[in-house]
Amino acid sequence: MVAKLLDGKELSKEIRNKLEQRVKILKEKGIIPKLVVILVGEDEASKVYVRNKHRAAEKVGIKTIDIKFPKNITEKELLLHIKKYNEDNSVHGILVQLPLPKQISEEKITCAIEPEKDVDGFHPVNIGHLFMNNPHSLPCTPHGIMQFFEKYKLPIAGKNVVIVGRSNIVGRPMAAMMLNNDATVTVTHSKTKNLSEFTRQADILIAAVGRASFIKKEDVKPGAVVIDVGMNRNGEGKLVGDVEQKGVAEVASYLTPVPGGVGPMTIAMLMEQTVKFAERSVQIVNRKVSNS
Ligand SMILES: Nc1nc2c(c(=O)[nH]1)N[C@@H](CN(C=O)c1ccc(C(=O)N[C@@H](CCC(=O)O)C(=O)O)cc1)CN2
Repeated sequence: MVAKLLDGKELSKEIRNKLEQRVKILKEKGIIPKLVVILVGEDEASKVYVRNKHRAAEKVGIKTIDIKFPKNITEKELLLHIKKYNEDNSVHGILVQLPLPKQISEEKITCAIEPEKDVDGFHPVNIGHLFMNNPHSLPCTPHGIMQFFEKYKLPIAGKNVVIVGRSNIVGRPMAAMMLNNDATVTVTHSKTKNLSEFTRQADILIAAVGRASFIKKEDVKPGAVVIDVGMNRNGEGKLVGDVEQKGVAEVASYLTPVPGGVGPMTIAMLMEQTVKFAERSVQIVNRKVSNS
């Protein structure tokens, strides 16, 4: 078997084109979707991701506010800036690029963003809604992964889904989304014993472990759908996923490449969520007008 590659570049472009139309409609109503992107410090990978977010937003017609702070900014200062954007009615979405420098608690920052403006879907209130199968805002990477299943009509209900990695950004929300789609979900992690015994049972295997080429051909059930969330640099500086792509492509039915798989979908979902929040703001205004 040779796996079909799930092309995230192509799918994200398709999604962006549809978003462009939704933004046009919003602009006709006098609303310009506005996203605040906050970057703290000099992490090179984060700079690339943030730049790509601004570029994608520009293509879709979303206005972005580019905020950059030095790595020694205090938590208190950062919280004050977030408060200012929480209170600004022209802002529809706020995100703080992760990871943050050590002196700043990611949990405190995540909790400081108003759930209604939390385009990353990381706020505990939004995570709670997701786990109760009533999502308001969804973490962009797992949300992007779900788009592949929808686009290619890959069945989820009743399938064994095995997730390798339990991060707040990917593993945990991914588990909730798969569960909400009636999968049987197993979340494995660094303390899991005999990991391969779990991964070989997976109809859908999601690797989000942060270790280059960690999942090998022999860890994969023939015909499985394999999603590679990894974003690792090898010795030569080349970007490699968590899946040994060449070998796994010989046994999987579908596989997301790295680069060009899950990454671009993360950014497309951020755009989608920002537009959704802007649309919601119109509905709120309309409701207030009709009630007055
Ligand atoms: N506030 C957030 N921080 C982080 C998130 C997030 O969703 N919100 N996720 C990751 C980083 N990330 C988005 O921010 C992200 C990672 C990778 C890509 C991407 O398009 N990757 C490309 C390759 C890019 C390269 O050459 O390095 C690909 O896979 O093709 C987009 C977004 C952690 N932080």
